[in-house]
Amino acid sequence: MTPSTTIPSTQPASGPLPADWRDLFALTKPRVMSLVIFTGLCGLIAAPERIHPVLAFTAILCIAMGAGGAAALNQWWEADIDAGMKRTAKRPLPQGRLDRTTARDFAGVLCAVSVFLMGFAVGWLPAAILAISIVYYALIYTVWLKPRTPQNIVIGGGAGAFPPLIGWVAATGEITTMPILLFAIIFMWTPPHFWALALFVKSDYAKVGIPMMPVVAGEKSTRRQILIYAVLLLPLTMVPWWIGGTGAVYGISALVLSSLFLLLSIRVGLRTRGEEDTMKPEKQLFAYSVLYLFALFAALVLDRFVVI
Ligand code: HEM
Ligand SMILES: CC(C)=CCC/C(C)=C/CC/C(C)=C/COP(=O)(O)OP(=O)(O)O
Repeated sequence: MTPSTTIPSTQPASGPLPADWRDLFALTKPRVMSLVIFTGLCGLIAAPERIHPVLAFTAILCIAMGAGGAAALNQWWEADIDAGMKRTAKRPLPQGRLDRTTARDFAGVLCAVSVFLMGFAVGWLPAAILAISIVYYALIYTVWLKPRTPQNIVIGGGAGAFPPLIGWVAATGEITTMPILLFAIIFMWTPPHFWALALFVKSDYAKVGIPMMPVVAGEKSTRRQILIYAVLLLPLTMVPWWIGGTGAVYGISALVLSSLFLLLSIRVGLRTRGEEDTMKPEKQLFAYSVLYLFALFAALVLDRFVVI
C-alpha cells in the first residue's frame, strides 16, 4: 500500500483546500502528544543538571514539534486506513478537510525545524535522538511494522519511549542509567496501554487488515500478554528507587500506581468476555494507563523537590 494509490478517493477533485489551523493542529494528535510532551518535560526537570529556562522551553517545543510532525506523517500515510475505522474516520484527511500535500509539507516542516532547532539551540545529541524517534514512529512503526506484524507496537513502542530520554539528555548532554530506565518503563507500559484499547476496537483493525494482536493471536492470548507486561512493569518502575536514582516519594508512588495497574491488568488478563460484554474492565485499564503514566512522571518530578 502506498498513499498515492489509495488516498485520492478521500481528496477533493478541485485542488488543495485552504488549510484550517484546527485541522493542522488535529493532525499532530494533540491529546496523545500531551502525554508525550509531559514525559519529555519531566525527564528534563528530573535530570540532575539545570539548563537556562529559554533552552529548556526550546527543548520541549522541539519535542512537541517533532512528535506532532511524526503524528502528522503517520496520518498522511494512513489516510485510507483511518477512513475505514470508526475511531479515526473523522480525522481531517479522511474527511477531505485538508489536502494531502499540505499535510505532508506541514509534517515535513515541523520535523525538520524540530531537529535543527534542537541541534543548534540545545545540542546535537538530543537532536539526534529526536530524529531517531521521528523516523522510528513515522517510518519504522507506521510504514514497516504496523501493517506487517502483531508485535508492531511492542517493537514500535520504542518510538514513544524516547521523549523523557530526550528531555534528560537535553539537560545533561549525556545518556546515563536513569534516562535509559525511563525509556524502559514507557517501553514496557506501551503493550498493556495499547492492547487494552485494541481489545475493544478489535473489529475496526480487522476491517482494515491491520494485524493487531487481538486480531491475529486472539483475545485470550492478548489478555495473557497484557498481564505479562504489567507484571514486569511493577518491579521495573521500582528500579530507579532501588538504585538510588530517586527518593521515597517516587518509590512509594510507583509502588502504589503500578500495583493498581497490575490489579486492573489481572482483571483484564484473566477474564473471558460474554456476548453482550461492554468491555468495561478493558476501557478502565486503557483510561487508567494514561492517568498512570501522567502520575508516575509527576511523582518523578515531585521527588526532586520533596524529600521524605
Ligand atoms: C506504539 C505505541 C503506542 C500506540 C500504538 C498507541 C496507541 C494509542 C491509540 C490508538 C490511542 C487512541 C487515540 C485516538 O483515538 O486518537 C491512544 C491514546 C492515547 N495514548 Fe497511546 N499509543 C502508543 C504509545 C503512547 C505513548 C508513548 C504515549 C505517551 C507517552 C501515549 C499516550 C496516549 C494518550 C494520552 C492517549 C489518550 C488520548 C485521548 O484522551 O484521546 N501513547 N494510544
Ligand atoms: C518525539 C516523538 C517522535 C515521539 C513519538 C511519540 C509516539 C511514537 C507516540 C506514539 C503514540 C501514538 C499516537 C500511537 C498511535 O498509534 P497509531 O499511529 O497506530 O494510532 P492511530 O490508529 O490512532 O493512528
